[in-house]
Amino acid sequence: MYNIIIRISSPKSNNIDASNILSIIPPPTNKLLIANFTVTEATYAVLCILTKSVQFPYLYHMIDVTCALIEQQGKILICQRSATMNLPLKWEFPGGKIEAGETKVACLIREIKEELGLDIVPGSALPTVQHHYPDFSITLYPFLAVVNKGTVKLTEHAQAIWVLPDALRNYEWAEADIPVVDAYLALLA
Ligand SMILES: Nc1nc2c([nH]c(=O)n2[C@@H]2O[C@H](COP(=O)(O)OP(=O)(O)OP(=O)(O)O)[C@@H](O)[C@H]2O)c(=O)[nH]1
Repeated sequence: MYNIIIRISSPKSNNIDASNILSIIPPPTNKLLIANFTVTEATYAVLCILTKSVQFPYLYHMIDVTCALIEQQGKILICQRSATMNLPLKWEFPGGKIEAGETKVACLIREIKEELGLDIVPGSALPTVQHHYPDFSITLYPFLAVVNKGTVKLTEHAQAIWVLPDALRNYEWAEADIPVVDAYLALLA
């Protein structure tokens, strides 16, 4: 299945025509409304022909990712991506891509176990963030969480550290996480 990004060209327009389909690779500053549809490969091919898209078979990459804000004794666990991962050395909340058929919560539990060896219990959701990096877009679903069992064992990150909420802004975050940090701090205020 392919994610197709459709631009709705004006707030008044109810019509989405072929010229809008695949017509943009949204830059970070794009403020237009973007709708996201999932279609089959055949439908995607037809849309490419209709829109004379030069992108086929390359796709603008949209991923759904969960992340956990794991709280323990007033601190929160943050992770630094390794030098070899994309967004090298940026800080993020641990988590990962949602697999086909997987719920967000199941994804989060699986990813945290795989990445850090922790059994967690996810709690409330924080506001979803959509962010456009130069080469892919992300929908990030953050959840509060607590540790049920285990201690941190790194498998892919450069580091994982427990920090006080006040210190969260001192780190160089993956850009998609900045609104997550803001939302978390607002929640605590
Ligand atoms: N886990 C996680 N990923 C994030 C966050 N913010 C953010 O932009 N991302 C991006 O979302 C993607 C998450 O997928 P991932 O963690 O499974 O990706 P990956 O590239 O490390 O693993 P992969 O080798 O399985 O593709 C990465 O490209 C990561 O840079 C975040 O807070 N947590």
